[in-house]
Amino acid sequence: MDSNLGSTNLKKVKELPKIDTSYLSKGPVPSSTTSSNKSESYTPAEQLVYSPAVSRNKEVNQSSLNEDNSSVKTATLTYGRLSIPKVMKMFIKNKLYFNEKGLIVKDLSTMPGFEALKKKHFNKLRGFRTHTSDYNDELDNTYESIGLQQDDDDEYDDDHQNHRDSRDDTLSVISCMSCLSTNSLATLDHPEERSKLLDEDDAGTSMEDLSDIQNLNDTLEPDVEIISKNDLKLKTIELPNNSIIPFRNILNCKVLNWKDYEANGFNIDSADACDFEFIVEIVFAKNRRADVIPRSSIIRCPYEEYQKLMKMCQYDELEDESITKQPSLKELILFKAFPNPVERNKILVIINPNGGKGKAHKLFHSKSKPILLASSKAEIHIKETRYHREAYHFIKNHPNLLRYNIICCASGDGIPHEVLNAIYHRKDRSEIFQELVVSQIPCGSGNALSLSCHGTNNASLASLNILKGRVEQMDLMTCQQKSYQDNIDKIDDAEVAQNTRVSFLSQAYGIIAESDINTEYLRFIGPSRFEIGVTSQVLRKKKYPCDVMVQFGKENKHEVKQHYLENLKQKTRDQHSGTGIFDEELNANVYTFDGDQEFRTLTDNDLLPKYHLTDTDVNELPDPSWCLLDSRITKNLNIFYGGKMPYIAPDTKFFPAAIHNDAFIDLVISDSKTSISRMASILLNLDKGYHVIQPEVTHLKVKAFRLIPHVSKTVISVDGEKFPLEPLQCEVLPKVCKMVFMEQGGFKETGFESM
Ligand SMILES: Nc1ncnc2c1ncn2[C@@H]1O[C@H](COP(=O)(O)OP(=O)(O)OP(=O)(O)O)[C@@H](O)[C@H]1O
Repeated sequence: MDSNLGSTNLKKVKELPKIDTSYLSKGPVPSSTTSSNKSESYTPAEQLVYSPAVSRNKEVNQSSLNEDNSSVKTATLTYGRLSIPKVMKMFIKNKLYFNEKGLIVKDLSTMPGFEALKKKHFNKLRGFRTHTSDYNDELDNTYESIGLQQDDDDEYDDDHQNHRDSRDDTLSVISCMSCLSTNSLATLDHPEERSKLLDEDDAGTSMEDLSDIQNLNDTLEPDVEIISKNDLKLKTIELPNNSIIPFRNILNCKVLNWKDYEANGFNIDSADACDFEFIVEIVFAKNRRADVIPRSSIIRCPYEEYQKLMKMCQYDELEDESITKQPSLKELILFKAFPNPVERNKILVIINPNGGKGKAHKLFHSKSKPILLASSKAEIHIKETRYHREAYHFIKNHPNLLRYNIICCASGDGIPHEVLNAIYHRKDRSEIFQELVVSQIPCGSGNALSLSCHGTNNASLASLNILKGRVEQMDLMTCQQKSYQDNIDKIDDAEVAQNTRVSFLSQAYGIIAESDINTEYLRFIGPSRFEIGVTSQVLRKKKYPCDVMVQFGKENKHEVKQHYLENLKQKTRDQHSGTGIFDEELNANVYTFDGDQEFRTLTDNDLLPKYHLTDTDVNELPDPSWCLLDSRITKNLNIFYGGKMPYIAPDTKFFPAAIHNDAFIDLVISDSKTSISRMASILLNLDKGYHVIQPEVTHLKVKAFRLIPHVSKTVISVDGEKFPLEPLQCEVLPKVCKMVFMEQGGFKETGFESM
């Protein structure tokens, strides 16, 4: 291990640091200090124009700029919404402290020692140094009592007007100008200006480069739009006292004065080092009503907090000899913010503009894109589908899918179904499944994947989870039907796929299938079309005779429950053994530095079903490990529903015992002998998942099943898509597809353990 690493080793470093004064100007107002013309143009008058109260209304702002004051008709002030006085206020007021969950922000102006601190900065500006304030002690005293502060008011920064004299303002602005002109991460909206300011690793692609890349891309991937980082519009805010920004909400950060710190050398434990303050711009997802939106804030970080974070990241325990230099503050913050080792920065978004009620395009661009773009190093390419099954053809024939590391379907469940089948029908499918993550941004009418994996139906929250959640390999299910051989849809590549398709969500026959497929004409009313469909079928007491053969996994409700509890115990053990520590307040894992994760190595054999539908007579059991379900149930069957994900709609836990990688398909079966009133009560329990514990409902886990319908006019639905009405054989393929799950791993909890 390098001698610079670790708190113990770090103590050995003898060189004393110099105090950072880069953000402090030596004179009152520079006439021309930097390459940026912002400093040149600043006058107190501008500050008036840009006071938070005025800047709420951009149009008023702009016209007052143009008409009233010639000094504000400058490039500086026309650069988007960068509110200089706000930045200045933040520079003065916000200071951060780390804890295991994230960073606590103190508003120094509320501290008793704040006046003394201000004085100290004044003196620094004039080249003096004094040790005046004991405000740190006072901060420390209140530190323990800080609680999580929920903030729903996006404009709180504007509401926190503080009183300062004009001299302080001027000095603060100078400080901010010198930081921002050379280092700011993302606070400027003007694209050209922004790309000039950024460091290489954060820079958006320049306009010329972008058009070159787009031209090249047009030949490789026609109709794929590249989204530039320059599209990111970030508002910079200041934070009220005791705000907490959890690591899980941090999207990016930049230490504005890191270069100055480096120039002074790394030093730990020296008296002078304690005076060093980093100026950090944090980009984070902030709650606003039901959504999260990206915001940035510029905060001071005391030197000791950097040391503390280094200890929290356990650099001193790291045995990785390849790491030879002391980690930067940015690296440490991003390490805590993105503990999951699986990269998701090269993002292909497939948007179905017809998804849901036709709002997928708008939903993606307004709710999801800002969060994805704000994250560190995200590159986003967008493909909008123009016709049914285009997503399938696009993925199946894509020449270089591994240029991405995640495919996000901004759609309902139909596009993930097409994407997974397209991958499954590719010759390089084992490699693609091994490398690529598939996920959903909920923009459709059925968003079961997002509800189950991200725990939300909200596009912005799902996008945050896409960046932060835990990637794990999920089971898929193969589907075989004879007519795939005819290849009527021209979707199967006979050699590669062996007439097999894959399903990630569900297979339905009877009431559920009819309610899903036969209510397509009600698509415009949204998700309630399912409920209307189910109610009408139940009232009509319809039955759907069939035969069902299964290879049992868990034969009865008791076994299903035991299996679930066992799995839950194992998950808790895993969470506490190296992969992370469960944090009840956050309801998520707090990961240790050792975030390594092992994935199963896939071979082509892992993707093949063991049983082939055509190998035996369809009415014969494939082998003695299979058995036929009781015909007293199946000849009166009204619901046959196989599934892999717990939530099929908001508040509908149809498969509350589903586990993403247990190598079983959950089956829920009921029959029409059940009275209408009992059936109504069963269906009313779908939101809690209690239907599976009702005596009239059969609840099993199977490794495989074969469904032989005996009704000539009905439908079979797989993942919500209409499939041929003929024998269907499904088999689980354990752990084949990488998906993003909740931060603590696995699906959103259903509470099945306590049912
Ligand atoms: N531009 C398009 N025009 C017509 N159909 C399309 C288009 N793009 C995709 N589709 C088809 O729309 C179907 C439904 O897609 P998706 O699941 O995204 O939407 P949805 O409204 O949520 O539907 P679902 O009810 O299945 O959840 C898919 O079969 C897909 O092939």
